[in-house]
Amino acid sequence: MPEEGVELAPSYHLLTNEEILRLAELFVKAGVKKIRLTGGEPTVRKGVLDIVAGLNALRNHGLESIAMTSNGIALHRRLPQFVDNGLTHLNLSLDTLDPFKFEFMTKRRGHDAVLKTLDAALSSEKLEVVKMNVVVVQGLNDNEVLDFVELTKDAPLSVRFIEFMPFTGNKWDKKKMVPSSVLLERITEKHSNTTRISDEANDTARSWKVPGYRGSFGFISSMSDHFCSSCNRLRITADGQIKVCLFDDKEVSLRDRLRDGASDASLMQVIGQAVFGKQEKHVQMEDINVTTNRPMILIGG
Ligand SMILES: Nc1nc2c(ncn2[C@@H]2O[C@H](COP(=O)(O)OP(=O)(O)OP(=O)(O)O)[C@@H](O)[C@H]2O)c(=O)[nH]1
Ligand SMILES: C[S@@+](CC[C@H](N)C(=O)[O-])C[C@H]1O[C@@H](n2cnc3c(N)ncnc32)[C@H](O)[C@@H]1O
Ligand code: SF4
Repeated sequence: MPEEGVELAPSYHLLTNEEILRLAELFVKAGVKKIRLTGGEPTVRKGVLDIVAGLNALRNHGLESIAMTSNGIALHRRLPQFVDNGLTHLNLSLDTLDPFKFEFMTKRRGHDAVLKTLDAALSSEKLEVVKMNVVVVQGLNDNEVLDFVELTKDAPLSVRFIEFMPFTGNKWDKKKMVPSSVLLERITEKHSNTTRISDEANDTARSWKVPGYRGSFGFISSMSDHFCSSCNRLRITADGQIKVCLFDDKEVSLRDRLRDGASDASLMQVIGQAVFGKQEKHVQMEDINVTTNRPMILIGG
């Protein structure tokens, strides 16, 4: 989130629940097996539980996973409802285990609330997977890496260390980005028996484990060692644009076509054209154009 915030879109710019579910059905019928809700912040959207329930109904058409990435601040009490409605995978974003640093980094309180959500998620019998996203920024939270690894000792949690990527308004600087190799070295200095474990096809993270620990940790190395060749993601922004790559500022509005009465077949044609226009990989990191792309908070993750 840029320090000055972002302009909130009027609600009619955003996809309605019906529009979201119509697109979801199209994608699932075309073979998509996993859908992730990211926001902005998904938990603050009115009717988000109905979206989860609507996605759950698409299991009949082949949808296997209903995932959400959340800051976890307003979730712990409602988590059982999300899970009852069909949520299967939860990724929580938490960049520090220090409440004071949390307030400094996020400009808000809520560290306790995120930890409560984490507890609720880990004790949920129905949630299949719980992960934690940690964006590592040099000099800010890179000294906490071993503490995050300790979270995996007693909990079936997957912690992912994410390389800091450049987006509009996030004051990115190459010097703030800590390559995953540096973090792995620090971890293996303490845990010399750290072991590489297998990943699912198309995973963003390369995963490791301290033997004997219940959980695991991984690295999302988008900057130092990108995984574009196995990228199978498509993003639909809250305002209904299809975005075929995080770093591609060319977007196509599905919302406008939906509202013009487009048929399923013509929507699929537009989606297909966008997908075929996807670049093989993103440009070199020093060439990423942060001025024309959206801030990360308006992409969703
Ligand atoms: N460069 C790049 N980074 C990505 C991509 N997908 C995810 N990331 C990074 O990984 C972070 C975590 O993504 P999430 O949305 O929580 O989930 P995920 O890792 O994509 O999905 P799962 O593996 O299913 O948990 C994002 O916020 C990005 O920083 C991608 O396609 N490209
Ligand atoms: C933009 S947030 C949106 C979803 C939700 N509001 C949340 O906080 O989880 C999704 C993810 O983007 C990641 N993210 C944000 N800025 C990033 C950056 N500059 N580089 C890499 N990942 C980033 C965060 O770690 C978070 O897990
Ligand atoms: S192609 Fe784009 S979205 Fe896919 S992994 Fe590369 S940077 Fe990420």
